[in-house]
Amino acid sequence: MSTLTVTINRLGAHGHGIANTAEGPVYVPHALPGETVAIARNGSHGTLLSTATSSPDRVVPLCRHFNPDRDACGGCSLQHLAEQPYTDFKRNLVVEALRSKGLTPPVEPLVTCGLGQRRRTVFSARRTDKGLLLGFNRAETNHIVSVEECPVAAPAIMAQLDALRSIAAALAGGSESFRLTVLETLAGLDVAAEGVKPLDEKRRRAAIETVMRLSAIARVSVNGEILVEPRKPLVDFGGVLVTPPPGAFMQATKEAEDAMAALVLAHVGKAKRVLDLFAGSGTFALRLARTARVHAVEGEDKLLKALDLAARTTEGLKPVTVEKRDLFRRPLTAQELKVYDAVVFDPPRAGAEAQVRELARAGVKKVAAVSCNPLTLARDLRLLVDQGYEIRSVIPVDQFLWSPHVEAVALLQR
Ligand SMILES: C[S@@+](CC[C@H](N)C(=O)[O-])C[C@H]1O[C@@H](n2cnc3c(N)ncnc32)[C@H](O)[C@@H]1O
Repeated sequence: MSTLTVTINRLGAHGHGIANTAEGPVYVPHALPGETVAIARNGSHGTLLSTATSSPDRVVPLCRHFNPDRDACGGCSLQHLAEQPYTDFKRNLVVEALRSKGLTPPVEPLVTCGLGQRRRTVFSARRTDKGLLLGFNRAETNHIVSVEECPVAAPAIMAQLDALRSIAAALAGGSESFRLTVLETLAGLDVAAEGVKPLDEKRRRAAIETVMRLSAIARVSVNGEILVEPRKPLVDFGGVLVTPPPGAFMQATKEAEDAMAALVLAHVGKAKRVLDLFAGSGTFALRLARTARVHAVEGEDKLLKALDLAARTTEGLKPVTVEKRDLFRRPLTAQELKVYDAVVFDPPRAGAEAQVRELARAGVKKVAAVSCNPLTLARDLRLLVDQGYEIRSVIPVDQFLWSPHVEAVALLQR
């Protein structure tokens, strides 16, 4: 570990300032381009000690837990950056990823994200000598930073910190840490604990009693099994109500989900047969079913069951069929894809390479790609463009405020 003064040259893809030094780049969280800063250097990592010259783009962070100190929450990395350079940074992540694959389509302005919109939040919890610790992890560590506020998470979640602490305390078996995924739903909070030591009957009963005293909690599940469900959690996918399985994937903000769904629906337009790949519990499929027959394909059984139940119990939808399938190992073939007028795909961070290779050969007229990783999106779009697709537009969406993550929707046609 050595102390030195460096000048920050640029902002890296993870939102850290990067200083080019004779010994190679040093990544300095909380530092901005143009700033001269004193750092404690440990290999390629620099801990910010003080700022000698401050960037005009620096703003005062909103949250007390965002700071370069030892007890800093790792949830945000860009709270100290002013709005315009921040939106430029996010949009550029998409522009640069596309450019790296030789793609220069029209990229729209960033769809921005407001405070308090994150409806799905993952807390870490652990029993300690001083009581129950609930918070977020410090960046790239298992150290839990106890939080009292979070301007990013939904107020409905942050208002229940005491309730969440009491649930975590009732579930904690030993001193090992575990996760609480909390989803704001129309019926109350859906709390999914993972990594909890199996509950014996006494702890189980005590945990149920704790939850039953808490009016804001709709459901608590432990390691994937429902422990207690005072009310069925419900989320609204464009007027279709769905009960997601415990801890299920859900777009992190409802606003981003609505914006992305509106883009997808407008692009698909009057298509009569639509395929939704990596469909989850129906975010896009159930909205699309208002006007089109939809086939939804997804790898997780529980998600598909939730989608299927909602499709069968909601009036006014066109037929929806579901298929459990591993789309990495067994993508739909070009032959199978040919019958669709439009295809929507929304894969995990790894992207959809195998599936897109088939799609590129199938000749489907309209394609909408939704992605949380600009790099794999760019790779997949390149495959489509090489087979004659035109990228009409790419819309970056800020779903993860102040993090270095960005969503994007790409609309293609041939
Ligand atoms: C980014 S999420 C999108 C889900 C859904 N479109 C939504 O908006 O909620 C990606 C989805 O892909 C599914 N998935 C991951 N790997 C898969 C695979 N190999 N085959 C099929 N589905 C997979 C996940 O279960 C998850 O539901």
